[in-house]
Amino acid sequence: MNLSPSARILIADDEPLYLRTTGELLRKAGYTCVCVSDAGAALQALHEAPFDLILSDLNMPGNLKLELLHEGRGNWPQIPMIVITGVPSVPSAIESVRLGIADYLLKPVKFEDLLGSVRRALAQSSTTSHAAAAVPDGQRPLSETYPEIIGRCPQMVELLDIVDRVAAVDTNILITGESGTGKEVIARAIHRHSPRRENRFQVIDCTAIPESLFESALFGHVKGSFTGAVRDQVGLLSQCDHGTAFFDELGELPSTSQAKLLRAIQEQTFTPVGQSTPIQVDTRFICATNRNLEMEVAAGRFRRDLFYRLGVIHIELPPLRDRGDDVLLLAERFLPQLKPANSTVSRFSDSVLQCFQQYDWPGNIRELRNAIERATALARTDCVEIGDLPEALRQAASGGTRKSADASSVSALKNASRDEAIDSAEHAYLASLLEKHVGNISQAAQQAGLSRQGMHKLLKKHGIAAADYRR
Ligand SMILES: Nc1ncnc2c1ncn2[C@@H]1O[C@H](COP(=O)(O)OP(=O)(O)OP(=O)(O)O)[C@@H](O)[C@H]1O
Repeated sequence: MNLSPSARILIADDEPLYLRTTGELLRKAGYTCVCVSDAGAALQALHEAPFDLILSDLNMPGNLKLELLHEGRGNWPQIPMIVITGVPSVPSAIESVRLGIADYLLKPVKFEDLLGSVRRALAQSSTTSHAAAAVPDGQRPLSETYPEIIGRCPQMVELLDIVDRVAAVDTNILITGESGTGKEVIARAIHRHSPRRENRFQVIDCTAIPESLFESALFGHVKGSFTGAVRDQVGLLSQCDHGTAFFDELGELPSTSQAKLLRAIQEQTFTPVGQSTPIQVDTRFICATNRNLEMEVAAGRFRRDLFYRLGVIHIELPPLRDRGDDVLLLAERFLPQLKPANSTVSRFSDSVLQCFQQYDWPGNIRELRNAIERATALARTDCVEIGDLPEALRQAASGGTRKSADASSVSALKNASRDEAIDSAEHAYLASLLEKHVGNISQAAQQAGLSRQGMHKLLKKHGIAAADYRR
């Protein structure tokens, strides 16, 4: 199913005015529409070209026995169908439901309701024409092989194909993308489908290891080799021998540590601190960063040789705002997973879905998860409403930009809770610090009286990418 706004919709209805206006409005909403006025023409169109959704009237020529409903569901079960009728009848409603339609609407339909129904049907559909096209006959679709990676937009379908191909090949991989786009999810998926899956997947957060301890943390040390080395310690690389080492936030690694890492990758050999005999390991390296490493190399902040050594395969994750209707698909999947155990909440209002599509999601999928977790905890009915969303999304829904929320003016915050006001002020503070220090995390951390790690954690929480502030 094509979930991007350019999804192809077939509209079958014999009322010319309704047919024309619905087609025009859906086209304005970004969909590609083919309009026909009877069931025969609709079936012919289905034979001739692929569609992602069918909107079908019931009382129209050639549809006396609900032919479009029966043949459409029978021959193209992967295409969801919404029935829209001006003459509802219990038998037709029962038959429609029996045949698994996505929705049953009564005319006159408000356009927002129709649009909401269209979006839901496209988001909920579990198959994708893109994914299906990428699947050789007789094999499972990749979306089933990698159920933890949710995404149907063309970029994600292509990305899954790459993940599937590289998983089995033992090359090093570089994964880039904004914070919260799923770099770790992809790295874990590659490990889980590689011949190394029985061994360890070791996450090494480059921002969490102080520069002075990098060597001992990675390679291990022997007791007494430096002050504080009170016992022998096995290094992180030895712990994932025959497994995968995932270096997160690689772009933050200081240059001395970059040199040590390069040697370990090249030689698959290292010497623990205070020991003379080197240790040989067999480890696959997957590294991730939200920085543009090519730019970091050009600016002299990242070693060119390490970049080339790691980037044999480079996977670039698109930001959530560029993944079309994937945001709706992710939201629908997260809702049952993240709602509180005793909650009856089961859906999002149409305005919430619209807000999800319009918002720019600087914190990407992590921010979406947080927003849904919070909203489902606050929802008063079975439906998540705009008022249940965090301040930044509500601002976006009411036409304000994220920047106006950052400004944290008193008027912008007048409807916010205390926690939200503090959160908003902290966001604005971090943004202004990075602005002042041109994205330099160390300097921003120093001014704020935080460690680099502390600053990284805060930026991650707020979905702020320091790279956006570098000029
Ligand atoms: N395609 C996806 N499908 C489902 N969940 C996803 C997807 N991508 C990311 N997530 C979820 O979003 C959250 C953030 O993902 P992850 O930690 O992998 O992002 P990241 O890019 O590594 O972030 P950072 O750069 O901040 O470390 C996690 O809860 C993860 O499970």
